[in-house]
Amino acid sequence: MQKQKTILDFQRMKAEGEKIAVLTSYDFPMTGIMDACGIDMILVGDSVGVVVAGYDNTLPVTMEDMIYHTRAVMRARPKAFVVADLPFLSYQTDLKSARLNAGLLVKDGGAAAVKLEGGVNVAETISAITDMDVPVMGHIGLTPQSLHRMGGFKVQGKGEEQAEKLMADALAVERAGAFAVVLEGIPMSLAQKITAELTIPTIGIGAGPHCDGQVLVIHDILGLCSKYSPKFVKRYAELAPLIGEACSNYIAEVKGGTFPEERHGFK
Ligand SMILES: Nc1nc(=O)c2c([nH]1)NC[C@@H]1CN(c3ccc(C(=O)N[C@@H](CCC(=O)O)C(=O)O)cc3)CN21
Ligand SMILES: CC(C)C(=O)C(=O)O
Ligand SMILES: [Mg+2]
Repeated sequence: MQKQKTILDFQRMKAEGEKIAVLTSYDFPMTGIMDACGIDMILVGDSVGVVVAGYDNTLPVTMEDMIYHTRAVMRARPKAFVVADLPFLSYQTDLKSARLNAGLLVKDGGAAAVKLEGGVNVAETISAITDMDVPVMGHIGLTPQSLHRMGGFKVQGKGEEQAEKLMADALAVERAGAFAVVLEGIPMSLAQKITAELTIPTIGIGAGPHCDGQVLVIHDILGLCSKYSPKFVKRYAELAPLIGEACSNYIAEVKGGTFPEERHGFK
């Protein structure tokens, strides 16, 4: 029997050099499948807005959306450690709403921890949430909720000055009490330096091979999202044509009168 994962496991895995495998999930069936495979951590990402709801970015995603999807994931009773994203505008305005919304993802959603984007600028917010014993995962570098400041989904931390800023962000997130931090869209040499400098695990996405763990969006690795194909995605399956084939066969059989047959009906 697999044991329930906790934040203590991730600390140990970093110390022992065991990589941490993380995937996003937003629903019951997908969670059951990846959990049975032994995924360490599941992120109910606000990327749900892009890959499930069809928005161009994550900004429209609401607390209601996040709670709905987190509940669906938790119904699969995963052994993996489940982290839920705090969506845009749920933690940026003031510490009180940040604490309330983090608490709601745990209380109503059932998540074990929350993730929020930012570095030095959100250190106080991270402390405010960890103070009420809700573990927080940081997320720095290419932070999709900062899309309009970055002028697009662009690699961050290029050049010495920007790299120093990102190192300061990483240290601020750790000092504020985060149990782990996502490094997204940064040069791999910088990710390696940050990973060596921090005592908490780093989880990379578009950050090279030297992080303590890796996260990708499940729809991306299954070939189910054609909107974005960043360089950092590896497709482990091409499900879209398979699903298309099944749908085409169904349509043809219904039109041709070969489905349903009598054995699919009731007497
Ligand atoms: N399906 C999906 N996967 C993701 O990883 C993801 C989302 N959606 N939505 C929210 C953000 C958006 N993300 C993205 C989207 C595009 C690039 C991209 O095209 N990057 C360029 C580099 C651009 C540059 O710096 O010049 C690349 O070639 O990878 C990166 C991250 C990551 N997140
Ligand atoms: C890709 C990960 C890091 C994320 O924040 C998301 O899926 O929303
Ligand atoms: Mg996210």
